[in-house]
Amino acid sequence: MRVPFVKMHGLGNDFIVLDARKDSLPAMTGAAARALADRRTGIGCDQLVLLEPSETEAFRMRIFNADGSEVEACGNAARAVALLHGERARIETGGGPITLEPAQGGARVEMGTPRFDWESIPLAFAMDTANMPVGWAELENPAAVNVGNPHVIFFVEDTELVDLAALGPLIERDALFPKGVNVNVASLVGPDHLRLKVWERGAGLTRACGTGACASAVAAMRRGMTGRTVTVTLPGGDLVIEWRADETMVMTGPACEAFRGSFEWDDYA
Ligand SMILES: N[C@@H](CCC[C@H](N)C(=O)O)C(=O)O
Repeated sequence: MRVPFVKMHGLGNDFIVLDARKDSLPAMTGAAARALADRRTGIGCDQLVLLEPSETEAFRMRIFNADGSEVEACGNAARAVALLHGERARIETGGGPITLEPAQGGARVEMGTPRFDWESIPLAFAMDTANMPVGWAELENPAAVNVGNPHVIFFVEDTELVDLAALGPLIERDALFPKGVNVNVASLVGPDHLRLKVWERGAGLTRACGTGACASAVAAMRRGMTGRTVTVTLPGGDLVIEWRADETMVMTGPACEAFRGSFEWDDYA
């Protein structure tokens, strides 16, 4: 069976998008997602995104990391899917419903409300998630937020001085995080302006992470470091994150289609 795909990205965080909303596809497996995501022997991506019908919302977005694990949320993919869909829609994700719409050459996404209690991150045991009494090498006293998926955020003087490629995988798989964690290193570089690098659970260092930008912005706001609207500069470019009075996080930023193609399902099943 030949399967059409769209290759897209949000600030260089790249996706294979498969659309099974009208015509169904064979069941996606972790092994098939991993094979398709391989940059040498597959199409290559940070995340594979599968669109399916939903019983409750306009459609459902499923997300598989490059290592084949299925996860709950992806902010950059949500903007890419908004571009593909072309109109405002409330959609189902594993992390809860989100509302997306094309805007300003990219998209705006209402990402839901952040959760801060330790069981919702989840953490292995109770602690204050605004200022956690833990550390790994020079990274200490992080904050944790669940924005549909789990994030830990370290505020540092200079993100460039942190060896995230070395520390990211250690923290991602630490027993403190029973479901793993996305590891964010952020610094305040101006009023309401953060610089951010992210080691993504299941994907490693990416050029941008939309949920990481939401989590880091909200963690900074919670510590009183910024106001309620923050520009987040990632290696791939800028996102604007607003945390509204009703607690909804709104992310605005670019999204692009790179190319389209098709592949033989049996080569990856
Ligand atoms: N790139 C994404 C996040 C993808 C999922 C993440 N790696 C996880 O395992 O939770 C984004 O833009 O938010």
